[in-house]
Amino acid sequence: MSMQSLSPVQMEAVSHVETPAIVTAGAGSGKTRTLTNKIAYLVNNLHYDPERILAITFTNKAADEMKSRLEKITGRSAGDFPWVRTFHSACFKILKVHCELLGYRKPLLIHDASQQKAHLKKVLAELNLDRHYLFAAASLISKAKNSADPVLYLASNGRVPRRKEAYRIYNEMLAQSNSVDFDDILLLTRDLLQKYPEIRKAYRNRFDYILVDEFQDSNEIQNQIIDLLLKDGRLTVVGDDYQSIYQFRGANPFHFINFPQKYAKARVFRLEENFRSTRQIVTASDRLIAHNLQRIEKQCFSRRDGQPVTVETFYNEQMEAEWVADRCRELLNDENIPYREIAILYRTKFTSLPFERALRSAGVPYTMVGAQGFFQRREVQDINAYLICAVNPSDDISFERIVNVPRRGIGPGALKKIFGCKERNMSLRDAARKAIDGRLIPKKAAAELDKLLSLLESIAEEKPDAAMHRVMKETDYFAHLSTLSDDGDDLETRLENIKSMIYDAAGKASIPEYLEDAALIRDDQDETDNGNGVRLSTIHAAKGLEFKAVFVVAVEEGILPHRKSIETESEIELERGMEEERRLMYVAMTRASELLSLSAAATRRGELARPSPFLAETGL
Ligand SMILES: Nc1ncnc2c1ncn2[C@@H]1O[C@H](COP(=O)(O)OP(=O)(O)OP(=O)(O)O)[C@@H](O)[C@H]1O
Repeated sequence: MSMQSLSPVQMEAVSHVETPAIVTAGAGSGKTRTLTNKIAYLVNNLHYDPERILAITFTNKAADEMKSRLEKITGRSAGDFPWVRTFHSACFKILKVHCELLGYRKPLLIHDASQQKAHLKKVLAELNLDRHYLFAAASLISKAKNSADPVLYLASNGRVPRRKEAYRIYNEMLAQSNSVDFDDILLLTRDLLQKYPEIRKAYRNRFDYILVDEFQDSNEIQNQIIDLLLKDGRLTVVGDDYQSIYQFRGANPFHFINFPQKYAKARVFRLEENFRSTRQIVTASDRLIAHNLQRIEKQCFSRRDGQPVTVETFYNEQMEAEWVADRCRELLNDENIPYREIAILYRTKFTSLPFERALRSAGVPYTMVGAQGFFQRREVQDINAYLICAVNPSDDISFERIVNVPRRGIGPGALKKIFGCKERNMSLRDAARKAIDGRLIPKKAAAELDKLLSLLESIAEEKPDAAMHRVMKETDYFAHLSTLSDDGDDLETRLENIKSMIYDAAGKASIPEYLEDAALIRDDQDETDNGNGVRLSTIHAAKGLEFKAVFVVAVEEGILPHRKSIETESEIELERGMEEERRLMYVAMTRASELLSLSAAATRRGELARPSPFLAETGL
């Protein structure tokens, strides 16, 4: 087993372990390769135990890729690297073990965005706030939790009225359902490690080395967690401040920029050679990013010569899309570039529609990334809600979801009766039992409800796939799906989804284990990526990936830079917004290894559009 080939400076970064190291580098310069090989070096050459290395990646997909790469270069199996994970996944692995100390019961479950929304609707109703605050409230709560000091954050941010109460009630609802939301995973792990010195010590001793990928997009709380876990400065982080594109979500590149000041004897390694892209692509993207004032200067270069980067403008978006679709076919036929090596990248999701149409009519297969994720699909969520209720009787949101799905005669009237039976700190499921015993609901519906409660009780200890089969069978879920689906194709797709879900669940030992995994990958936009077609993706979801040919489309004012990011009276905020948008454009361009095309249309959705100023900034 041997490491991949490394440049001298990559090798230096790999073999430096005495003090903290920061690898700061441009796009395509082998940051991920360096990180992966450093883990292999620790294991192969320095005989570190792979189970005692914590390596943080930005997505679950990146963690899987890193593990499969590690299998190849160390000869170990992926299972030997249990701590190659995302921040959320690593923290949940810690949190679930100790959750009782924080007042939860085992198994601790995770609520996803749709469950969070269901809670928040109730919170708004309780506070007599209009439903249109839903989105703002969700985003505010998330930002507050990620700020590391929610109370302070809420005191000075956000436009949601009664936001502190909303925050409190929302958290109470979560606690009552013995669940945490995504952001809690980090916040509560931080609290746990802060409050309990013996637990902190145990984990500090458990991790002999910590590595973090995409460090430029880490936030305050993630940095606090690293510090709580760190022993003897055994830390390597890698990142590129040019590619920080999550500041809108609380990422703070300050940690990246100040790393050498923060950690004593930190070593800085600079990777400036771009191994991915041709000289033409590197030059154009460098010219663009040079317009950002806030950046660490670096001299990126490529030794490889290629074709010129092209800029195209079209009369409207259909023409742009048709041209791109034609080019995809040409690339396959004339240049032998397979479809999966081609990406069409855009700033906002709505841009994808004409491209989907044009690709379809040109007979070019495509894969949509960040479309409705697998776990957001109704049938998947329904079946999962049954499983959640089975192992977590206090999850009212999930119980409400399934109490009449498929229909079993529990209409709004009966549901009201059940709610009427609910005492403080009583679950809706227990309230349902009370309503049956008190004969408060009609006989037939009560009998059906009783069947549901028995089903939930009896599947709790089953394996997840067996439990799913039973739910399907005993609720006649197939009949329910048939009434929902518009046509045979739709029904077929939904059944296929269920089949995949059951197949996936069969690999898990218990329902909680299955649910944990499902909840954690739910957040990965890359989840739907399994096709061999041209990849249609937002720029955000293309982070870290590479393709032979990339089309960055709709490079227009108002889209890239996005109007939302630059709509502000304040000069400073405008500049900040512009710089983040420019970094996004930089990320998009640097995904390409061989061919890069930038395009814009003069009208989009019937309105006049102007080319983005970024086009001129590339110097093309
Ligand atoms: N020393 C090297 N020799 C040859 N190829 C290399 C070397 N280092 C990296 N590469 C190749 O360059 C490409 C980019 O590497 P990698 O994805 O690790 O870069 P990165 O810095 O993480 O990229 P980005 O930040 O742009 O996502 C990959 O195809 C990788 O295999």
